[in-house]
Amino acid sequence: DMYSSMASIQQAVGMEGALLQHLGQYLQQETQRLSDLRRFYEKVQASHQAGGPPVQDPILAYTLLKRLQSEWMNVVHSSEANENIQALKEGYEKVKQDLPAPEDVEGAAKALMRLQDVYSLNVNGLARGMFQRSSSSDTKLLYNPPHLSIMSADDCFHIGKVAYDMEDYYHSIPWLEEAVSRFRGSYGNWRTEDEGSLEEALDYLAFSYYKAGNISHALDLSRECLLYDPDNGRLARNIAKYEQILYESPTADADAEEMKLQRPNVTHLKTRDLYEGLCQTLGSQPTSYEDPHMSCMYDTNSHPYLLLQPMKKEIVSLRPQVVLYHDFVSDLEAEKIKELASPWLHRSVVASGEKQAEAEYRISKSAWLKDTIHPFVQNLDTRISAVTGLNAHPPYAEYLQVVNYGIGGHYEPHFDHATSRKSPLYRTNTGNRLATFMIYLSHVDLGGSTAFVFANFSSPVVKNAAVFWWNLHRNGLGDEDTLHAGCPVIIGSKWVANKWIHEFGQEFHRPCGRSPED
Ligand SMILES: O=C(O)CCC(=O)C(=O)O
Ligand SMILES: [Fe+2]
Repeated sequence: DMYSSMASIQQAVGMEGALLQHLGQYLQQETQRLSDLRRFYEKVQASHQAGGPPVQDPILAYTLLKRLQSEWMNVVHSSEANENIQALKEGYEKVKQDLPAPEDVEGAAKALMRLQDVYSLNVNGLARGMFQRSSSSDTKLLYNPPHLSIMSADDCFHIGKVAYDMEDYYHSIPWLEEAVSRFRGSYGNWRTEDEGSLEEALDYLAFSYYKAGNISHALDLSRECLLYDPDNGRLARNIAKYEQILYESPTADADAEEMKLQRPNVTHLKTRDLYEGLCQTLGSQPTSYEDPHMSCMYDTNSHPYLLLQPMKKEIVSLRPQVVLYHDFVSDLEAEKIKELASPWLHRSVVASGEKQAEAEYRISKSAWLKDTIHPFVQNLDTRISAVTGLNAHPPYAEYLQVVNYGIGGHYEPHFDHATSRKSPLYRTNTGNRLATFMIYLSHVDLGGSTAFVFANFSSPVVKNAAVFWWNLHRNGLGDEDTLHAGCPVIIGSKWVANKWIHEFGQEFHRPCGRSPED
C-alpha cells in the first residue's frame, strides 16, 4: 500500500506529474482544435451576415455548395477530438497500475480522522488546511502551513462516507456537514472530477443524524434533499418515517442530545487518554531539573571508543530509565541509512499470536538492514555496543529495522519485548528483547513524538539522536513501565531505526538480579 509511508507518497508526486503533462498536452491540442473550429464558424457566419450569401455571385455560390457537400462533413466527422482524448487515455493507462488503490485513499481518510482525534483538531479547520486545536474556549493554531491546502466539498464527502461505511457517525457527521456546506456554496457549478454531489451528501448526512438519534435534523436535511431529487421515493418514505417518530415521541431529539455521540471505542487501547495527552504535548521536555538524577553529561561509558569523542547523554526519565544520546549519528549516516532502506520498505507488521500481521495500530513501512549491506550499518553496531555496554552485533541483537511513517502514521502503545512465550520474537533463540536503542533519522515538523505512557513523558523527534531503555528487569521479567508509542505524525516524514538487543550474549554486560525492582 501507499499511504503507510511518506516515502511511497513521494512517488505519487511523480505519477501525478506524468498525468499532468498528458492533460496539459490534451488541453493544448483541444484548444487548437476549438480555435480552428471557431475560425470555420466565423468564416461561415460572416458570409451569412445580411441575410445570407448573395447567390448571384458565382464564386460565393461555388463555395456554398462545396461547403455543404464536403466541408461540413469534414468538420462534423473530424476524428481529431477522438484522437486527442485517446492520447490522454493512453497516457493514463500507462500509469494506471501504479496509482493508489481505494484502500489507500481510505487509509489516508482514516489517518486524517486519527489526527483529528488524537490531537483534538477542529474539522472545519482541517478542511481549510489549518491545524488548530478544537477546544471550547480557544482555538490554538498548532502549525501555520506555508501554503494552505483547502479541501473540496467532494474531499470532505469522501471522508464522511468512509466513516459512514464503518457506522462511525461520530466522524461522519462533522465531515458530511463540511461537505454539505461546501456543496451548497457551489451548487450548479459542475466539477468533472467530483464523485459526490449535494444531494448525496445531504442523503448521507440525514441518515447519519437519524442513526445518531437526531430525528429533526434528519428530517430537515431529507426535506432539503427532496427538493433537489423530488422523484426519490426512498427519501419520501424516510421523511414520513421521521415525521411519525417525532409525532409519537416529541422528546426523541432531546434524548439523543443527552447521550451525545461517543468517539468509537477502540478496545485494545485502554490507555488512550494518557497516550493522547502525551501526544498533545508534542514532545515535552522536563521544565525543571531539580531532580539531580535528571541531567546531561558527556559520557564515555569508560569505553576506549568514546574517549576522544564522548556521547552527549541526557537522562529524560528515571522510571523507567530512558536516555537520549544527542548526535548519535551524523546527517550523512542518517541519509545513507534511509537511502539503503528505501527500496526494501514494506508495510510494518506486529506480533499476532505466533505469527506476524499488519495492524491498524501500527501504520508505517519498514525494512531490515543487515550489517553486511554497508560499513555504516556495521559501525552503528559497534557504536551502540560502546555506548550501552551491550553486545549489539547479530545474533545477540536483531538487524537494524528502519521505519518510515505515512500519513498520520503511528504505533499505538505497545511493548517492544515479547509478553507471551509463543511470540515470533523467540524464533532467533536468543531470548527476549532486553533493550531498545532507537535512532531518529529525521526531523518532523509536527507530531510524531515518542510517548512513554506510564512514565508520563514524551520525547520529541530529535534528528540524529537516539533513545535507549531497558525493556526487561534484571530478573528477566518485562518492565511494564516501558509501555510506549509513536504518536501520529501530523506534518513531516518521520524515520526511525530500531536496534533490539536480546538477552543472550549480555550475561556479563548486564548481570541478572533477583529484585523485581531492578
Ligand atoms: O516511532 C517511535 O517513536 C516509536 C517506535 C517504536 O516504538 C517501535 O518501532 O517499536
Ligand atoms: Fe516500540
